[in-house]
Amino acid sequence: MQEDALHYSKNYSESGFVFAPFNSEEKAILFPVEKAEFLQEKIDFKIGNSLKKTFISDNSSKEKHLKIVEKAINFIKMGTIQKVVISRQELVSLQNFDLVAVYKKLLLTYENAFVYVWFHPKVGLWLGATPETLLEVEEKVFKTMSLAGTQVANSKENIVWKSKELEEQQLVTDFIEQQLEKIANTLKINKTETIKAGSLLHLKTKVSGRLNKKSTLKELISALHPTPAVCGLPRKIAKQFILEKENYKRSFYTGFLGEINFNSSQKGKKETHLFVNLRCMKIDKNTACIYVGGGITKGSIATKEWEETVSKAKTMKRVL
Ligand SMILES: C=C(O[C@@H]1C=C(C(=O)O)C=C[C@H]1O)C(=O)O
Repeated sequence: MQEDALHYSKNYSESGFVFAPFNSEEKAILFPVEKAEFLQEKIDFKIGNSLKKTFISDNSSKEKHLKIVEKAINFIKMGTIQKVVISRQELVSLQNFDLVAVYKKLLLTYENAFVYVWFHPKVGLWLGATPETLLEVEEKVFKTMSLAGTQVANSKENIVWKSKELEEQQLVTDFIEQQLEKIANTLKINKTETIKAGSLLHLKTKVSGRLNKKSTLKELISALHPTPAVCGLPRKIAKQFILEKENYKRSFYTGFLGEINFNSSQKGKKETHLFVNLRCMKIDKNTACIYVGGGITKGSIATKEWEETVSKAKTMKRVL
């Protein structure tokens, strides 16, 4: 785009690229297709070694995270909610930040992810490599996924998932099924599989179907976002807990981004490709702010949840 005006999507009926925050009460930014310029370039993956970084260590962040996770576990044990995703931010101080080098490393590290750089002068610079699709739509046919449960990919041998992770992911699948049943004519839930994202493994279940005639993209998005993969269950109470108790504002982390209502020239059909904004960071002058979180259920142990966020942050820091 050649201008710095901020545009917002009104009801996801426009054509363009959206960048939506976690809090769906807030507006989603839109790069309208008519203002966009499309460039295609071949990437040379040679990377210079110019980057120096310092991690800003802050011991209080561990204590803060453990405290809120404990609070969440107690809240769940009271029976009010089943799951809530608790997250935090981690700061990394950068010298000689080389955006192109970091982007290339993201592409190389996350082969199966949607890797992006997003910038608006009034909002800032974001980049990430997300393994999670929120939605793929072609006319009325849609695909989504339930993605949750995390373990470090240590070996290629038999991967064993504990009941905590299996149940946590099943909650997400059940939620997606219930939400989509209301607006879909057909719905197919695939078998759950293990996928790799950087050095982490997750449980993933693909879901697909056909939207009924009168339902819109906006209804489909509202039915899904935010899923319990990034928010919790029941959605409203979990969201309230996150907005009130997390020690910072998520802004675009755990929101979503991607193309909406794009006219693909080959097929002549309207397409939408949206991804959940995970494994992402915001770059502010010489600091990278990395965002990481994990699902808390009744089976959670606070220190393990902390370690999960450390592992997730590690995979992001590796590219800096
Ligand atoms: C919230 C994040 O990830 C989500 C939470 C996961 C979990 O709790 O195991 C796994 C994948 C994502 O659905 C994150 O990466 O920050």
